[in-house]
Amino acid sequence: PYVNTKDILEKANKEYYAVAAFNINNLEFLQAIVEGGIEKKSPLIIETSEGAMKYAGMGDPLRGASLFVKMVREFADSLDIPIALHLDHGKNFNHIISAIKAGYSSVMIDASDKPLEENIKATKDIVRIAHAVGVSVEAELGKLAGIEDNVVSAESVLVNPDEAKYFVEETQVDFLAPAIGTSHGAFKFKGEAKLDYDRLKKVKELTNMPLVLHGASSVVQEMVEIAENYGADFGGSKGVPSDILKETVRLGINKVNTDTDLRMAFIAGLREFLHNNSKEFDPRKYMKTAKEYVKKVVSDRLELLGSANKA
Ligand SMILES: O=C(COP(=O)(O)O)N(O)CCCCO
Ligand code: NA
Ligand SMILES: [Zn+2]
Repeated sequence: PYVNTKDILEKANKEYYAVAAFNINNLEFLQAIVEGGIEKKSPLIIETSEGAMKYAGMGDPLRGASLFVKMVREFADSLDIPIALHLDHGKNFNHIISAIKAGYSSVMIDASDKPLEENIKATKDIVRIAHAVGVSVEAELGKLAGIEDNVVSAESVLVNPDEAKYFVEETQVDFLAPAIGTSHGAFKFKGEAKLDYDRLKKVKELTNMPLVLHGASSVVQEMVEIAENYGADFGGSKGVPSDILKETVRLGINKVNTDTDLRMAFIAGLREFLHNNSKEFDPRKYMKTAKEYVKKVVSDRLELLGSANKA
């Protein structure tokens, strides 16, 4: 069934596991993610950026949002696993309202680059509207390092746990993304991977609510190697190691945003297939390996996060 993200995350919060939130831009990634969810009997959070809405809607974000709602609902309504659709990194008021109008389960209002009081104001505005129509809301405190939606924030600003408690009380947001040292993309750490477990523990104790980890891709080495075998150059790529990811779940992370790992899996499969099949031009065939690799990465992640058999 098509459900509200909050329902998925409240259960995960109670039972201390996490649910992956996988980004999509097209049909093929959605198919691969859903297949992984079916195989693992796991709830799924499908998420799209504002850019994905514009991409699918050929420039029109409302049309794109509506298309994604229809695609996801079609799968969700026909399956036993709970599936939610979430707007990731909502920054533009009109785009966030378009997602709500189209029927998204939840939206993120990302005003993390603003001073605290401005972040609170922007978040309260969206919470008031979203809650009026049963849509749940995510917000972010602190800043991810690296490229965040074209905003290059050189260094990460880690969450202040006391500020987090004040923020959730003021805004009534449904789930919170505390910055604890991750960043988006495939090049997350210069040296050794390290997250601020202490801040995460404090935020959980002070808020007791579902928490979100952004920039949570692991950069699966198996996929990097396949892609590089067939011409990719992903030198220096490094993600969040599985043991560190599991520790964040143990400490209270319940939604794990994953985009880069699926992109790497898809391009690895596509490069491999195209290299070995010079005569093929049927898109249902030449994207097959790519979809299989995405499904594999999805299934492994659902298992790792503990959401398998939780549908
Ligand atoms: O936090 C994440 C996931 O980040 P990643 O998959 O790059 O680790 N997202 O919000 C997905 C979109 C960011 C661009 O990748
Ligand atoms: Na999000
Ligand atoms: Zn993110």
